[in-house]
Amino acid sequence: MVKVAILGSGNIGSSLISSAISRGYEVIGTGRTDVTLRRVLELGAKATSNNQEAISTSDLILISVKPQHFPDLVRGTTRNIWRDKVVVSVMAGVRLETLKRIMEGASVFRAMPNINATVKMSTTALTGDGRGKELVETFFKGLGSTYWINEDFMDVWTALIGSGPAFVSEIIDSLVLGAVASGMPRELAYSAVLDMLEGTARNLRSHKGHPAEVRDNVITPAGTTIRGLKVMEEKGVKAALIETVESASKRASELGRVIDGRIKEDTERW
Ligand SMILES: NC(=O)C1=CN([C@@H]2O[C@H](COP(=O)(O)OP(=O)(O)OC[C@H]3O[C@@H](n4cnc5c(N)ncnc54)[C@H](OP(=O)(O)O)[C@@H]3O)[C@@H](O)[C@H]2O)C=CC1
Ligand SMILES: O=C(O)[C@@H]1CCC=N1
Repeated sequence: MVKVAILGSGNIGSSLISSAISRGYEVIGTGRTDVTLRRVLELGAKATSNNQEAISTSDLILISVKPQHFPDLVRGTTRNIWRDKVVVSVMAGVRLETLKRIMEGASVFRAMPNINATVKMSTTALTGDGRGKELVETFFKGLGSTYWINEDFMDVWTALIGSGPAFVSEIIDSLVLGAVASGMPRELAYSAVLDMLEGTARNLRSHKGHPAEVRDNVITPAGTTIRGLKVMEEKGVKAALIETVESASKRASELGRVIDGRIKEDTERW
């Protein structure tokens, strides 16, 4: 039985816990507050505020605190606690180089899942190499699909796929509001737009060509679609979405640099 520690049992940590519990892993989740620890217990895992204890009693360690809280977490642990462990960080931006600086003797990976892990439909990027690679892949396959990628693409993956569900939710909300503005009841519009989205994803996947080809198949000359697309062009929707992903990706890189600086300062004092 693989023993798994989830350090930081918030939004994504809770999904990791639920998935691990449902697949028979022995799980311990950590948090600082009673609210978090109660949630961990309700999910069926052991709970503790002591990260050191969680790490020492587990084989696979998943780090799901916010990047800004990571240096604090490290300060609360001893230097050689990571030795021989398989460690996976899901933190945005924090690079393998930064993790390895702290985790002497550990096999270190990064994963970037998304919140669709809640319904076992995360699309998770994995990066790293060495002992425990299969264990890591098996764990994340339980949350949905996995892709091994070069770490250089991790920040843009974080923007596109990690943050993606938020961007898509925002777009869906806007489309629904458009229907409401045109007189449709909200519930009907919301349910229908989700069906349309799933259908579009399946259609695009089966079409295999460029999405613009599917778009062009929808356009009837002088019809409704071209009127809507013209507004999208006029309002700069495409440019705004390109910039959305670019900007989120830059923020991931920025977070990585900031956390690396803090960890460097701490390790220089060791
Ligand atoms: N949300 C998402 O969709 C995704 C998030 N991520 C990454 O996952 C990480 C967590 O994000 P998210 O779940 O949204 O954030 P949350 O704030 O929901 O969760 C973070 C959790 O960490 C706990 N925590 C903070 N400090 C410590 C500590 N020292 N020891 C133990 N637990 C601690 C907090 O609990 P308490 O307050 O009780 O301490 C909190 O529950 C981030 O690094 C993010 O980049 C990656 C992919 C997707
Ligand atoms: O907003 C964030 O920073 C995290 C990373 C990906 C999704 N949520």
